[in-house]
Amino acid sequence: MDALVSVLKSHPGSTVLVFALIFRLIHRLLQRLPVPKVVKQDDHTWNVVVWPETLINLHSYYTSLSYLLVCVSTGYFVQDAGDIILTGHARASWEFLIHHSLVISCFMYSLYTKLYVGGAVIALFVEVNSVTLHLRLLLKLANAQSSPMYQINKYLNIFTYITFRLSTQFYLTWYIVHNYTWLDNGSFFLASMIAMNIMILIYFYRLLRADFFPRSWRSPNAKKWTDRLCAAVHLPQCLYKKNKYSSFPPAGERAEDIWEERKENLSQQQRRRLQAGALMNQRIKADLDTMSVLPPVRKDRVIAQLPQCFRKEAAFHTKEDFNNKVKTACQEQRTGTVGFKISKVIVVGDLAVGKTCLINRFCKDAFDKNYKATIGVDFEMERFEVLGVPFSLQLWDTAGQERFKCIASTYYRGAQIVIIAFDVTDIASLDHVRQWLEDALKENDPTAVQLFIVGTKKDLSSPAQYSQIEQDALKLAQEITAEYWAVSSLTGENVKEFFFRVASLAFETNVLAELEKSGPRQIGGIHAKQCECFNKEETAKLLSVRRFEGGKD
Ligand SMILES: Nc1nc2c(ncn2[C@@H]2O[C@H](COP(=O)(O)OP(=O)(O)OP(=O)(O)O)[C@@H](O)[C@H]2O)c(=O)[nH]1
Repeated sequence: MDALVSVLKSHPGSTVLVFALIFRLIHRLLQRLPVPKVVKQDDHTWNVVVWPETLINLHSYYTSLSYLLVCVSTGYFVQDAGDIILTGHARASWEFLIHHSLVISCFMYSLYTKLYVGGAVIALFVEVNSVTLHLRLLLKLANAQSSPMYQINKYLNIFTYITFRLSTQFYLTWYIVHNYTWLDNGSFFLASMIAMNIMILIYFYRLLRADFFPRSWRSPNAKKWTDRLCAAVHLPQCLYKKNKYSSFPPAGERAEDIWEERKENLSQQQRRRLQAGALMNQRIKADLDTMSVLPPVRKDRVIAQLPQCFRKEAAFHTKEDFNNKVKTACQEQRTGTVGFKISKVIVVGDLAVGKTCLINRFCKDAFDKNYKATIGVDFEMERFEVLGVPFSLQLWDTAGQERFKCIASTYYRGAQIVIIAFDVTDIASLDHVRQWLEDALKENDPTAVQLFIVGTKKDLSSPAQYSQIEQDALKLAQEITAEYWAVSSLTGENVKEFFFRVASLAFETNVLAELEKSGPRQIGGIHAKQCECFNKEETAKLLSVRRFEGGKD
């Protein structure tokens, strides 16, 4: 069998041709068979399932084949809804579940009462559009948004959406409204159709926006609105790096907070500006959610092997490769929503330890020897492809200066990964790591956070000096269950390896969490899995220490 498949694989074109010929042959042979009696009696029954009576009399006309078609289709919808629930995707795919429940209830009604079978068959026309919609999704998963195939498919998609989905649904709605007075249970069908119409119109809007009107994350418009937003609230520089526009405020959060705090004192014009800014934030969030504005993954962001830890003594685990379950899930494309998620990473630490330089070295391959304090926060998006699955990190650069800490700490919430940076030439910055950890964990679930301690400016310390501080750092890393790294943003030493390791471990954790969703979840279970180099008792003790330090227990 394997040998046959490998031969077929090497000649895909000829293989398709052979199968096409086989189907053609079967078709010809079937045509030679005598025509069944029932077909001779009624041409429409055999040749045309839907036309013309079914189209005109949706309520009571149907053929045996159309009844069979509705049975088969209902079976499909039941199977698909069951699959969504059993695989633990009910919450993430709630729209599909609502859609499927409406379809199943309407179709079951038809099958039991033998009414509206024609309507059900007509409704199946919308599935023609599912072909192009699915192709679009597959191409997005393959990161082929810029391919000619995606471009062609996006127009085809709109065409089939209008011709088959919208027209069919509107025709059915029109039919029900037009014949409402005499139709059986017309109100039930009308309500179902209205609900589905609203859903497909919203989806159509999202589709148009994603494929035809994408917004650039750093478009001049974003800058314009940021300036306007800041001017409106008299907070011109508080969110941005000195002298430089870097990023739009975090989706929907900051602008709305400011709005709540200050709306009473604003003039009408300022209110309008601020609302526009908040609206923009919401749009960016929506775009981010659908991953429609993110650039394709760069070739040098592809991770096929698990990057190794820096020091075995302080590592989440010392395994040479990704967890087998994760590898299998990726191969079988069972990673659920992981490919669409963005993991939040916060980088904290004393002022001027080199947080900004670290992020800039990785994201822009740049290094600035002039110190510019981060005012508030800044962030970068980095896209990876891990084991063939897209995966994104949102890297938050926070201010180390005390006076900006209150602004920066409002952005700590929701972090999956906390990176605490210290300067390897400054022992005090290592001593402050515990304080930074405590601050970061106040805003997050201590058992769910992955923690890294990073020694920066490695190029500045002599081997003897470095080895002394490394001993202290390793000890601390073990105590707080963190993975330890040392880097130099000036030379680039270990920077890429470090972020690749962060991305890989975050990805692994997300996939494991996705796989475990349906199973019982232990407290700190996912994190404990990451800490297999520590024994169980130690891990439990350390997690409780961390919880205590995070002020949660
Ligand atoms: N030699 C050397 N200098 C570095 C390195 N990383 C950062 N620096 C320098 O350290 C200073 C501070 O760097 P930043 O990255 O701005 O520090 P930061 O932690 O972001 O500072 P805050 O914004 O105050 O939090 C700058 O002058 C950098 O040039 C490094 O790896 N080697």
